[in-house]
This record gives sequence, C-alpha cells and structure tokens, in this order.
Amino acid sequence: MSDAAPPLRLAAVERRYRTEAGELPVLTGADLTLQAGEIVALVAPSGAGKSTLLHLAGLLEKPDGGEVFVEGRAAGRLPDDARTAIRRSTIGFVYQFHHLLPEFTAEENVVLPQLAAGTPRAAARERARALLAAFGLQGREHHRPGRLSGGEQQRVAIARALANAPRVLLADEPTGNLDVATSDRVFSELLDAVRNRRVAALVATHNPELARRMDRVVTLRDGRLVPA
Ligand SMILES: Nc1ncnc2c1ncn2[C@@H]1O[C@H](COP(=O)(O)OP(=O)(O)OP(=O)(O)O)[C@@H](O)[C@H]1O
Repeated sequence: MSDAAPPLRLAAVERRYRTEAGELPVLTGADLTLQAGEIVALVAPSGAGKSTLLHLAGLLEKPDGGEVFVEGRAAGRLPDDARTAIRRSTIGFVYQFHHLLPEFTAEENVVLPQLAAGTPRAAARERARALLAAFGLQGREHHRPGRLSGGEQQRVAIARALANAPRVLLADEPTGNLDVATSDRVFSELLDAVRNRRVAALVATHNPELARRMDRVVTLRDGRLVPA
C-alpha cells in the first residue's frame, strides 16, 4: 500500500450471473481509476450493470474475473471477513432510499458504523454531532428518521456514509427520491463534502444535470466502462 495509490481501481473486472436462460455477462472487463477528490458520474441505461459495478467496487460481491484495488491493495477476491473490514474502514455507501435504522435516532445512525469499526463511543458521538451539524442538522440529532423530512433523512444517510472517514464513497441515485429543489440542494452538499474531504466518489445517476456537475462521466457499453 502506498500513499500514491488511487483510493479505488477496477482492473478488467468481470461479473456474470447464472440465469435460467444461461449465463448473463454483465461486466466483461470494466476498468476505472478514481483519484482522491475525484467525483465520477456513472450514467447508463437500466439493466446495464450499474448496481453490479457498485457492489463489486464496494467489496459486497466478488468479481468473476479481474481485480478491485482499494488504496493499492488487491481486495476484491479476499475472504468475506477481510473484505468487510476494508469496506468498514475505507468505503461509504449512499443509496436512493436512505436505509436508516428507523428505531434509532439520527445521531445513533451515524454513531453505529463507527462503533462497528472500533471507534470509542464518546469519540463516535462527537464525530456524529459534527457531521450532522455540517449538514445543517443541529437540533435534529435526537429525532428518529420518521420525524425527519426526506431531504433531512438523506443528509443523515450521507453523514453516516462519511462516519468512518472513508477514502471512497459509492452512491446509487443518492438524491433520486427527492423533489427537484431538494435534490439539487442535497446534491450540492454531497459534492462539497466529498470535495472538501478529498474522498473519491462514484455516483450512479439517471439525471444528466447532476452528472454534468461531476468531474467526468462514464457509461457502461457491452460490460465495459467508457467515457460518456
Ligand atoms: N443476482 C442476479 N441474478 C441474475 N441476474 C441479475 C442479478 N442481479 C442483476 N442481474 C441482472 O444483471 C443485469 C444488470 O443489473 P444491475 O442491477 O446491475 O443493472 P442497473 O444498471 O443497476 O439497473 P437499474 O438502473 O435498473 O438499477 C440486469 O439484466 C439484471 O437483470
């Protein structure tokens, strides 16, 4: 592992699914390098393999071929527990629907991943408060998700994704569930947070306006990543 290694690199990544109709090749040799502070949009038609790519990049699944390097380390094919440890300390996820734990407060939702990564509770709470404040959620820390607006819920989800100071952020339609004005605002906050922290981000979206606001746009063609 070297400081110069990019936070995330996909090299000739392959993934195929076995279906009743036979093998479905979804990724056939996907290459991508994300540098620190770089935000890349992934825009491709439904079914092209965006979620599959994000799952592989996030070490949630293993590739059938090729490799996923995280901070220079070949990580994609490690055993489950090793991939989980790298994922917890290095990678944050934001989904279209917030996936917050409904029975926990906003603050607890941001504290829990830190506890899972071994951060002491007092430090985790302090960091959660700072992150929530950075997203304009002072005074809302003790609300459960059901008592927050859609935009606020998504801000908590972004704060949670950043809780363990990840080097890589993976997002799947991170504001796709919000109205246009709220989506615009929350997306700006997401971009600022990622840029300020020098996180490398890959953001899947169907929204060309949002894609244009990122550093570059890639698409999937026949299972490979190409410039859009
Ligand atoms: N577990 C699975 N088993 C079999 N086929 C799958 C599986 N997961 C995904 N697929 C298929 O692989 C292809 C790519 O799916 P994926 O979910 O990655 O696409 P996507 O680009 O994220 O689509 P969307 O924009 O609709 O979310 C699709 O044809 C899908 O039906």
